[in-house]
Amino acid sequence: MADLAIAVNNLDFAYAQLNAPARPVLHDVTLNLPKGSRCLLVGANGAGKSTLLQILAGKRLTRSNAKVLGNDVFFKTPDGVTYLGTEWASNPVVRSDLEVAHFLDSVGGYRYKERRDRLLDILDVDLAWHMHEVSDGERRRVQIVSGLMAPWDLLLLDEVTVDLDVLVRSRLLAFLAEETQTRGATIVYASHIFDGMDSWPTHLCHIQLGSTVAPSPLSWPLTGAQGEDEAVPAEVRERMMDPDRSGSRLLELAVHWLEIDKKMRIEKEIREGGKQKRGATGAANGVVTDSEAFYRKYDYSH
Ligand SMILES: Nc1ncnc2c1ncn2[C@@H]1O[C@H](COP(=O)(O)OP(=O)(O)OP(=O)(O)O)[C@@H](O)[C@H]1O
Repeated sequence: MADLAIAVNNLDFAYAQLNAPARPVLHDVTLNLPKGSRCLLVGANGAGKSTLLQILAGKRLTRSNAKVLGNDVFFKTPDGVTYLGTEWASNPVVRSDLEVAHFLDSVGGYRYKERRDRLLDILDVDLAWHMHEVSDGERRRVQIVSGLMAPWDLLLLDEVTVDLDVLVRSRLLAFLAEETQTRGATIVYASHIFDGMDSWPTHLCHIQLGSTVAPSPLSWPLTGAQGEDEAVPAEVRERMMDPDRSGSRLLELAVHWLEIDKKMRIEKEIREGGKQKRGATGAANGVVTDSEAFYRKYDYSH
């Protein structure tokens, strides 16, 4: 379909490993996202969100069918895709004695002066900062200005708002929503922070143990469409819609999904290895595990 920004169907991906079989990480991933969407990727640590974003950005290759802005990413990384990930901040270059004004010019800031200046205001960045003297959050703001200056058609965000203060984060999210509304740009955003996000996404994509859960994406706010009841059971929906509740509806749903994911992960561990792998599991089966020995040694309550 011409107006899909992302068309991923039955995508599989495995990490190649030295002297070991490839490690499967994504299986049967489906995500068909219309242009102008703001899609939040929701999943536990290790579910595969970053891997999926990196495939969409053309940073990891898979022969599976993944089309971005009409191009198969295996053959061509399309123009107009911007990826912002957390690893940027650990690059020694962006921790060196480099003035922000020079840095932004070196990555083409002079070409997009109007957008650059708007982003400098939104991200509250001082052009005279030196990159080796700024805080983590300030360095992150510079990264976001540099990444968003050139207009993009698809923005892939991998948890880069985690170290922003709440004011800057909310102004940035408002700017991003405006970009999707005024320019028809599309955003896929992996995050574990749901605070203040209830009205931001147009879609959610639940990644569970490396697979997307149908419907993928799920329209947000909920529309009552077919298949929605399975993703959002009646009792969870009731809690979300309770007028007396004060917290985030999105958070309520995300916690429900992650509880299911954890249960499924433990069942899988038991199926494949005979026992639960993580946590203090020894107490449950009478075997003293390292973790149980640890807790006995350091348990000061007795
Ligand atoms: N370079 C790699 N080589 C092998 N396995 C990897 C590699 N990178 C990630 N993995 C594995 O792939 C799985 C998915 O990782 P990924 O980083 O995509 O998860 P995530 O959902 O982004 O997690 P988080 O929320 O913690 O950022 C994990 O089991 C992880 O251990």
